[in-house]
Amino acid sequence: MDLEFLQTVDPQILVGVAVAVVAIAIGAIFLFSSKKPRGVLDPENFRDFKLVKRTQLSHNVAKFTFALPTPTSVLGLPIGQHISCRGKDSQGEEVIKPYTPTTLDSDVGSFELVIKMYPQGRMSHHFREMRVGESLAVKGPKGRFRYQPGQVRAFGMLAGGSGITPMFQVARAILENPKDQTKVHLIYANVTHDDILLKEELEGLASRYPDSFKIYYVLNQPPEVWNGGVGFVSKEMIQTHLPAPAADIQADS
Ligand SMILES: Cc1cc2nc3c(=O)[nH]c(=O)nc-3n(C[C@H](O)[C@H](O)[C@H](O)COP(=O)(O)OP(=O)(O)OC[C@H]3O[C@@H](n4cnc5c(N)ncnc54)[C@H](O)[C@@H]3O)c2cc1C
Repeated sequence: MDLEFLQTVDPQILVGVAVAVVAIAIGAIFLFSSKKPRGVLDPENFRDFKLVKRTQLSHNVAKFTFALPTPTSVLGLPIGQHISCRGKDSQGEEVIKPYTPTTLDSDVGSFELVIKMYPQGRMSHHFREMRVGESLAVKGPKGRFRYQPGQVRAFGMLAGGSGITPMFQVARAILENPKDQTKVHLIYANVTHDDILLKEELEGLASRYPDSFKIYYVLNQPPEVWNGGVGFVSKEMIQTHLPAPAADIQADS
């Protein structure tokens, strides 16, 4: 820069210009850093995501971790929505099924699916055969339900088996948001104790947020020592363990 020219300029103008430049720089940094990262999902086209980890949780349930394109990428799935996964059944025929990741957009760089694999299930076959290093074709987001923080006073959730994943996703988003005071009451039904999916994660949420999250497990074939519900979910269980119907209560199953 021409220093002689600067000497001719009024110092007050120079200070004004410097302040303006700093303000613009701070504004740009703030705008850039507060901008939500764009999700990598495409609602129109399937995109491939590489399986980087597979953890067997029980004889027929596994957790699949898929890498996103970069360590800071986010999936871009609104709370309450799901993805479509494409695979091949045992006959080599294409099959597309919906799944709800158990991770949120606050988990960057990867996403996880907890999958229950049925002996004769078509997409179950695809997941059973999937090995680390292979890719899964995913499209989304899908679904009409969208959760807005503070939308209701309390949620009454009723889930069975693998139907827990959408509930877990919404519950986690509510409970981990310090600005969201919504209470979550969940009845979770399964056949046996071993069938309970995400038990550790659910217990973790219940112990971290004891005032906001209550779970009542129901088992059709309970173990000898069991303090949850027994049999099928009844009207009495719903009346006792879910919030009573009201305008500011949402029920989901
Ligand atoms: C919004 C949403 C989110 C979901 N999220 C998850 C999730 O996160 N995790 C998850 O595990 N699931 C989830 N599901 C369920 C998932 O979409 C599939 O329905 C599930 O994985 C079973 O699909 P499949 O193709 O393997 O089974 P299917 O082929 O549809 O079979 C379903 C059942 O029929 C039985 N069956 C099939 N063929 C035969 C046959 N010839 N003889 C006898 N029995 C047979 C199977 O054993 C199985 O019990 C979700 C569903 C929805 C709607």
